[in-house]
Amino acid sequence: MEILTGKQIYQADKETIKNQGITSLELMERAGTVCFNWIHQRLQGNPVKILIFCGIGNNGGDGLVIARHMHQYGYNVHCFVVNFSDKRTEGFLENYDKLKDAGVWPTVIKSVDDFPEITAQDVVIDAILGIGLDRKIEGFTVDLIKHINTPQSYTLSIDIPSGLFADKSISTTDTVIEASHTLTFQRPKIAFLLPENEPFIYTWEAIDIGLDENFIASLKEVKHFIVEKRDVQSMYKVRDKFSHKGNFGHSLVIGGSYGKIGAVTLTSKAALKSGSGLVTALIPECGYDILQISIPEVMVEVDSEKQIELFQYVSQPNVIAVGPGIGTLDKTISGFEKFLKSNKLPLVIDADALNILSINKKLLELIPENSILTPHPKEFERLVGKWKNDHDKLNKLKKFVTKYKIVVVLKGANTVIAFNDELYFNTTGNPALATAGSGDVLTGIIVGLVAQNYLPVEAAIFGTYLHGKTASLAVSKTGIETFTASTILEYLGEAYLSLFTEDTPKQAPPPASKKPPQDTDDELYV
Ligand SMILES: NC(=O)C1=CN([C@@H]2O[C@H](COP(=O)(O)OP(=O)(O)OC[C@H]3O[C@@H](n4cnc5c(N)ncnc54)[C@H](O)[C@@H]3O)[C@@H](O)[C@H]2O)[C@@H](O)CC1
Ligand SMILES: [K+]
Repeated sequence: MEILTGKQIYQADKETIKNQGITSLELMERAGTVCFNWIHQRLQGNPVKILIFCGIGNNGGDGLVIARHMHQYGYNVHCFVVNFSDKRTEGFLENYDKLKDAGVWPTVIKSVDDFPEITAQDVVIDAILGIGLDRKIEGFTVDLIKHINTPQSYTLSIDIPSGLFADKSISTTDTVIEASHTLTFQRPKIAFLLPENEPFIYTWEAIDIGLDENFIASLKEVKHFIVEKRDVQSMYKVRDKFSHKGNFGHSLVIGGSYGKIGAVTLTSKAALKSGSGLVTALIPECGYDILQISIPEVMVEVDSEKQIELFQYVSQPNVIAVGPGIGTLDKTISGFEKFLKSNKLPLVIDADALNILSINKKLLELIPENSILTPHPKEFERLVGKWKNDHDKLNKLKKFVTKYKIVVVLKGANTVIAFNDELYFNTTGNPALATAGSGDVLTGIIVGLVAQNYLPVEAAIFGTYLHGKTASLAVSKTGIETFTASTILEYLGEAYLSLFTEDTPKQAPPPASKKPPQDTDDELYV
């Protein structure tokens, strides 16, 4: 699914009005009605007190449409106009009149004295500011946002939490609505995917307001995407009846050191379980028995006694994963440098191999094109330096992958896969994945997919999706704490199978508390 910028959404808005022969007021009516239906479906006439805060722009106009429908359906709705400016839009003004015609006179908020009392049991609908936000919020609106955030009541933001910019970072002094859920129009905004916005975005959902899909599909400059089940489904390679193990590649996993044989064991097992036809592990001698006993299917070659120094192998892989548990001893570093100078095969580089690259950045030039790097944010920072905010981080990421013609899998709650100047955001998974060895398994899944001839960017996207999906599938049975890297491997089969089974539709969180427990699975929520 495309992630659109505010500018692109405004363009789609214009095109829709033109192509569908409707007025912008009709589009606003449609948007507000879709939001109302969403709420009505969940509240089913519940007499809970609902406070709707509407700005004076089109986001406020949407809020007024919602308020009118809620009133007509007998909800206990209280509407407030946040009068932060006298530049009211037509959409706002027309809907303001319509609301009054329907018998509701909103309370106009002009100062802190006009703030209503809000309790934790109330439901708040935030339609103060949308994607039109173009400067710092000032005056009483700052206090109002703090006032709304204080009771921790369930807060539904329309289009975007008020105060959040769609396409740039907020500053530390900015005030933003802490939304429990955000109903965004047609497509997500990149702000929803960034860790820096975690306090404001809990869950979100893109709702269809009938914007022109042909126009959206024709937008050439879209560079950001959310990875969905259908995307990975289309990548999946079906196996032929007459295929044999030789058709599915040979992964070589280089890693391990004394005390860290587990890492390379997990990576090798993951490569095997993601479908690599053959897997060889090149490990220190001290790990020989451990690896052979724990995974009989994997072939083993050995290097020095306690660490990898020589990086020499006789097997004939078509891709190499390097790094898990490898350490950063001097002999390993110099061996890795020599290895990079002679190696021609695509690499999947993780863990301490990344740290070696950050110590000697010239080595980056030796990485074959189309290799995949899988850093966590700290490892990435060591490679590219500090960033000012998440947008700056993503710019650095794009520059880095284009400079070296590689794929980077930047791990985190919404792991980002970067290739060329495009970014793919993964949404499967949950905090259960924050466990020892989880990254080693991801590296193994990805190398196994490259071995099977998935394009590197596809292997990175598909592998990350499957890795996250195991946690989405498992936590209801294992709980978060007992989920370990080995559990990822146990559930990998189910993750593959889930590509071809239907998902049970998810219910939106009930308006009972600010943050009801939920899973961060694909499709609807992140
Ligand atoms: N683009 C679309 O496809 C649609 C957009 N709609 C709604 O329209 C919204 C955008 O509406 P607007 O462009 O009117 O913008 P907003 O309603 O987000 O903001 C209103 C106006 O406030 C002013 N403003 C910006 N930052 C401010 C600040 N910090 N302090 C005070 N004033 C500030 C700006 O002049 C801005 O135009 C969307 O978020 C969405 O809710 C929907 O009505 C229907 C379809
Ligand atoms: K809003």
